[in-house]
Amino acid sequence: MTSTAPPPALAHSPAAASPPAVRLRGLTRHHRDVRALDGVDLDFLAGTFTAVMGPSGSGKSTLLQCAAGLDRPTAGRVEVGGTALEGLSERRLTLLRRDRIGFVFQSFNLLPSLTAAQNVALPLRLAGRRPSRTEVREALARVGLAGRERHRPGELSGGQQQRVAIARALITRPAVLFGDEPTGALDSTTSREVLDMLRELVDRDGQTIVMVTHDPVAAARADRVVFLVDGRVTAELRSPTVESVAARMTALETAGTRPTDGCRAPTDPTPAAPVPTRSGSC
Ligand SMILES: Nc1ncnc2c1ncn2[C@@H]1O[C@H](COP(=O)(O)OP(=O)(O)OP(=O)(O)O)[C@@H](O)[C@H]1O
Repeated sequence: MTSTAPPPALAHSPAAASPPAVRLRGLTRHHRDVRALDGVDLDFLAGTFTAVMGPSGSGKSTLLQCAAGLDRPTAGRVEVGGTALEGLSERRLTLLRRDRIGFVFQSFNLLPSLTAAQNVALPLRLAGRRPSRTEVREALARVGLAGRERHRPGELSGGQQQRVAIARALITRPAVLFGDEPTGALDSTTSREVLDMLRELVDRDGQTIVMVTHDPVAAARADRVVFLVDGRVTAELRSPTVESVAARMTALETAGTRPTDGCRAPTDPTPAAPVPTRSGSC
């Protein structure tokens, strides 16, 4: 008997079945004479966790802001959940950001006078919906904060506040959660707890996460690390380890844009080794 079922490794792979949650093509952003992004091509597959790294000023935050529709690129294309952002009016873009995109920052940006539950409910209220108590309670439970509904930010630890911010970002069930250094303000133990939670959101719920970080320990929790230099993707690591990420960062910071440990830059013209993917890989 023949079977048409995919092999097991692919059958459970969200990346194999779905279109990318976010697709960037030729993404370019100039600030006057500064090229913050210079023709970035990347796919962020649904249900995967990607870390974006690079030296200071390499364009990481700009990439996130453009991908999230918070900044308009100078050229190129951003698609989120199959919708192209460039043709959207400000109003449509605002709606798409509200409904399809979650964003968390290093500073948690919670409203101090509101409870955790009220903070989490805010995006739905802004959308004109009255969220049910159960919905909000479940959102907080997803990030390990069951029972903390009535606490105000000042009554929560830094890690708990970031969890509330993540629950708030996820309450609309966005296609992608972007994080700009979400663990940057946390101590190492709390940072690990938040990273454990992000990892679980990907593995358990199939959430797509894209996170900028300077921390190799944080980046090593992702499925893939993308390295930016001078607004370009210079390389990426799959199944990263702390050591491989740290080595790559050291190589980038000491030797300029050319990787030195065997991985290839996507646009490297040196003919010695094949370029395995459009955006480079190891
Ligand atoms: N609003 C702006 N006006 C002018 N230049 C800008 C603006 N925003 C960013 N830039 C420049 O664009 C480049 C990329 O900045 P970006 O903040 O994206 O880098 P980054 O990799 O996130 O840096 P860091 O790791 O230090 O946060 C930098 O040279 C920065 O000075």
